[in-house]
Amino acid sequence: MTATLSYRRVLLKASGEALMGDQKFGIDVSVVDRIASDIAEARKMGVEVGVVIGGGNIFRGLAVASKGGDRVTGDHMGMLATVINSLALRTSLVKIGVDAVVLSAIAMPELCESFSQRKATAYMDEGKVVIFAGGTGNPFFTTDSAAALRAAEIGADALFKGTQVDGVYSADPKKDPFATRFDHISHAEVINRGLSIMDTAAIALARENNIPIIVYSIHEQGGLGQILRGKGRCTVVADE
Ligand SMILES: Nc1ncnc2c1ncn2[C@@H]1O[C@H](COP(=O)(O)OP(=O)(O)OP(=O)(O)O)[C@@H](O)[C@H]1O
Ligand SMILES: O=c1ccn([C@@H]2O[C@H](COP(=O)(O)O)[C@@H](O)[C@H]2O)c(=O)[nH]1
Repeated sequence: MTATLSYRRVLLKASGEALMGDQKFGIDVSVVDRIASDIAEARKMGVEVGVVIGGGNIFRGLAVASKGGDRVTGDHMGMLATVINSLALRTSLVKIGVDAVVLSAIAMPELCESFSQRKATAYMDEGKVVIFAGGTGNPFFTTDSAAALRAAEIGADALFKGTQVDGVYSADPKKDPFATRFDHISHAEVINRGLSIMDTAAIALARENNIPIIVYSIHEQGGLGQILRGKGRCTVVADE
């Protein structure tokens, strides 16, 4: 079935933290398998999919810095965590017959190919799911920024942020029970109101490149497909 959708090519930013499932750390393979099946559904709809996965289920550089350690080394460790998650997702995708490739911003040729924009777009044109590992390849960034960067590089129609919550709220809904959800909000408003659903660099990059951000819960099975069909619960971050 080919989709009659407004999205031809999307970049999915999948939460690293979500991969833990009910565990306190690491990867719950059943969660990775479920995310893979959501991506497979999007592919069946004819949508080209690039993926950036976070590393929060394994390591964040700030954890080192907050204990007085070296931030840059901590960030390198965080980027390696995203490679581990990317390899896990590729395994789950291949298991269900979805052609997928990992391109890393940090060269590790024994494990996966290195990223280049030309290679990424060529693979996507062929219908492969491209998983972008290693973040931006630079410390002091996050995988949200990597997602906005890769979305711009591959000419994505939208950046889907599959996260722990079902949209952008007036405050962090995990901390403020009175926070209210937006159906629609502009990039500028997210930045100006200091809503920390994504880091400011990521939102600014998406804004400059006219890329809408769709924030939805990655825990909702079939959530990606629903939103691609114009249904489902989410917040659309876009300028009018
Ligand atoms: N205004 C807001 N609206 C929605 N969520 C918010 C807001 N402010 C803070 N948050 C929090 O932001 C979190 C998502 O941010 P973050 O990118 O760190 O998580 P993630 O998607 O799990 O990423 P990672 O891949 O790094 O694990 C949500 O779980 C939510 O608690
Ligand atoms: O471009 C990047 C991307 C990520 N990092 C480091 O990796 C961890 C994990 O990424 P999350 O976005 O937090 O899930 C991040 O905390 C950074 O330490 C990076 O340095 N550069």
